[in-house]
Amino acid sequence: MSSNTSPTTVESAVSQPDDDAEATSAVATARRQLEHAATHLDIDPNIVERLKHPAAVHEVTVPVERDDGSIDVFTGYRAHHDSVRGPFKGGLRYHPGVTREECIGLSMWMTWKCAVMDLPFGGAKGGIVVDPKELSQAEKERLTRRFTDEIRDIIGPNKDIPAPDMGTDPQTMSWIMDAYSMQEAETLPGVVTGKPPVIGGSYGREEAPGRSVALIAREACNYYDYPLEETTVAVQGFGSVGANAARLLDEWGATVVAVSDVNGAAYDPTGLDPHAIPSHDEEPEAVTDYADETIGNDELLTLDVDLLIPAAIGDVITEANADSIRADLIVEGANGPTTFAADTILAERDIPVVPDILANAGGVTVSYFEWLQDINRRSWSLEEVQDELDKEMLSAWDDVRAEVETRGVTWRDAAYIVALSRLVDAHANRGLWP
Ligand SMILES: NC(=O)C1=CN([C@@H]2O[C@H](COP(=O)(O)OP(=O)(O)OC[C@H]3O[C@@H](n4cnc5c(N)ncnc54)[C@H](OP(=O)(O)O)[C@@H]3O)[C@@H](O)[C@H]2O)C=CC1
Ligand SMILES: O=C(O)CCC(=O)C(=O)O
Repeated sequence: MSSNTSPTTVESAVSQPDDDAEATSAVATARRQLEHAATHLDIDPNIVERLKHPAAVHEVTVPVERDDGSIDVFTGYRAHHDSVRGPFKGGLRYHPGVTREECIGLSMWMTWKCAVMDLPFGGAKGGIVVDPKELSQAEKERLTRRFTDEIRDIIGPNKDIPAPDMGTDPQTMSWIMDAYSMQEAETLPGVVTGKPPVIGGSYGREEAPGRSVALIAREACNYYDYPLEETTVAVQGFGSVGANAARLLDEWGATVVAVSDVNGAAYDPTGLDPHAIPSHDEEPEAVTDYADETIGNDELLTLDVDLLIPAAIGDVITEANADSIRADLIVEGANGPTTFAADTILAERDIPVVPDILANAGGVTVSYFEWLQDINRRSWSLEEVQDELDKEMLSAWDDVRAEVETRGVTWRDAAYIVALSRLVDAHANRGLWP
């Protein structure tokens, strides 16, 4: 391990939960959600306390030569939350807002997400504090290869398997696979998921989180008696998650009235064609260029629609706007778009929120399929991937719905109950507490 990859201590990595009503860091939200859900289960409080902390947080320095010959130094993180059910698993984010605390919160959500889906993985998340839009392709490659070098001791097909998240894509995953394989002197596609199929990636991985959001939204609409053909939808974020969800819901008959990127939203109350608007991958920051009418991202969140899908960044539905939300139903595409205080307000207002750890779990589920394909050296067809994904999502939906119905809890609490029960069982069997 190079000198700057040593794990920081848990104490230095995590500040204590904020007592403010509106603590909006990812880790504060994740901890509050955990504490709240745990009240519905007979769990030893020491276990809950342990689960509020990551196993380790790795911080690395990533020097990169710019195209003009100068050197810039970036900071990267990889947070490992819990691995009782299998290797650490989770995405890698390139964004200027990445922080240690954000990575910890996101790694906690990965632990619950994998457990809700009953996947044999634990939770991790990482990122680099960088605006990828300000780097050339060659600079991004050098950044990714150097980051991989810095974290090579803590990743691996049986240790920790990164994947795409905001600001990273199949090309980024290819570089990680290549850099890691060169270090290990053998081709190891299973070190990372979300690669292009030609080097061991899975068909359908790119679309998977958006597909799962659309599938769960369809189930939620059925559950609350909203026929898709009569359902209006607003989607914040038009990337891997948002664009794929919007396009599928449109294909299934829903009316998508607004989609947005970082610059604002395209809006048409009679319905947009999400296929005619380029996604982030196709052309970043282009959504508003393809619109007759535009509105702001804040306005999108409070549109009078049936279904709202926040699918960009975290903490967008807060105490400040939760009372103004006019959607009848929220399905979370992004990780952590709703703060704890907003959740409470929405529950009081009887607006169901189907949580991230269920709705966008298609990404990690197809990552699991990809990992299986890499280990077995056998590729699945797109049809096989989609059929298996649909089956897994519907099964997870049924597990969570059963908890909603039997316990009368929110969708978020129900998803946590499913996840926590599996985790606590796994820990009890392995005898790893505290
Ligand atoms: N990719 C994956 O496998 C998974 C991702 N997620 C989560 O989904 C969310 C989106 O990720 P993903 O789709 O991969 O990301 P992408 O990078 O593919 O796309 C992000 C989209 O969000 C837009 N955006 C960025 N900042 C803002 C902002 N402040 N307000 C409104 N829109 C904004 C971007 O606009 P622009 O084009 O202008 O940059 C882009 O359209 C994240 O929370 C991520 O953690 C969850 C599960 C899996
Ligand atoms: O595919 C994966 O391993 C993780 C995807 C991810 O980061 C997420 O679901 O938030």
